[in-house]
Amino acid sequence: MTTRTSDTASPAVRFTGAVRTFGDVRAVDGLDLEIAPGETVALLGRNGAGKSTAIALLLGLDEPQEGGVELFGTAPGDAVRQGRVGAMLQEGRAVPWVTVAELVGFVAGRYPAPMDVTEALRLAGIEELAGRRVDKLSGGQTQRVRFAVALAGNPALIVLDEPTAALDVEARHAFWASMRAYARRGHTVLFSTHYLEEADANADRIVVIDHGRVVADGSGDELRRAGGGSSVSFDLAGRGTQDLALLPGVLSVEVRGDRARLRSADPDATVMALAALDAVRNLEVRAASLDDAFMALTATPEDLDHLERV
Ligand SMILES: Nc1ncnc2c1ncn2[C@@H]1O[C@H](COP(=O)(O)OP(=O)(O)OP(=O)(O)O)[C@@H](O)[C@H]1O
Repeated sequence: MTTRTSDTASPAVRFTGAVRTFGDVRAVDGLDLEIAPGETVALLGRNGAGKSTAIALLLGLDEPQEGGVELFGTAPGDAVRQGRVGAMLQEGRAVPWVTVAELVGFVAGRYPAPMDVTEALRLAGIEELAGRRVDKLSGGQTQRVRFAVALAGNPALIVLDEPTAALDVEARHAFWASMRAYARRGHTVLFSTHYLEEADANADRIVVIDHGRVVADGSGDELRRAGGGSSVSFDLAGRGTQDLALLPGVLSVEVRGDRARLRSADPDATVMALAALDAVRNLEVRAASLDDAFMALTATPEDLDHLERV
């Protein structure tokens, strides 16, 4: 008999040095990542960073050529078969002719200890759609039906690959509210997204991957700090830029027209030094946004060439 509680000490997700290559492309390149039961983690990365490949390894849809992947201390395929993992992947076509309740009920029936269908519909916020045909729904409704399908097996871990791509603002809010309700039950959630603000608002932890590896891992605030502190901007008013990179705290200098923007690890010291140079016209200091941090953490040499550096 399968017991679901025998390995509660194991992480929900564990990648250890996982590698998956496609020809010359190292899609997942030595990925190390642990997610504890109950955590909600966002996976962020540029296009082609390796998120979908990592998710395929996690769900046992593909296997690493090196290293390993475990879910709750067991092989991904076994965890999926035991109904401990629910997934919402990017593709997925609606099955015509069946109602929402029939579809969720059919999927639930394939798992050993499924969630009650009404409960899955309630958690996904689509009870009122129970009798509607699945091929006659809007994009936002379809996405929430797919979420209910992912919940049907009553999984301890749910994996969502860009769940809100193509949803409007209202549908996104509704979707995240459903996800958080599920997470509040103590379940584990891993989702990938391109929306930094959604990651910040809905995840306990953000893992940034680039070239198939983890390049940053922490809360939104920790990432902002790791991505390079604050931004200090001011009008050059014709002055030169040659000494700016040497000012205290300055990490990089970007010049657009007559305005300079310094990325600084110590904005107070940078501002004091600028004041001493009498270079404080239209001065603006702000904390790095998550976008800034993300760009800094995943910058390629080509990106850096676009910055006019001194
Ligand atoms: N089946 C495949 N055959 C060949 N190359 C592949 C295959 N799957 C992925 N890749 C390559 O592996 C790299 C990582 O792709 P992956 O889809 O995992 O990235 P991603 O982070 O999910 O990107 P996106 O945000 O665009 O969905 C890319 O260079 C991609 O072209």
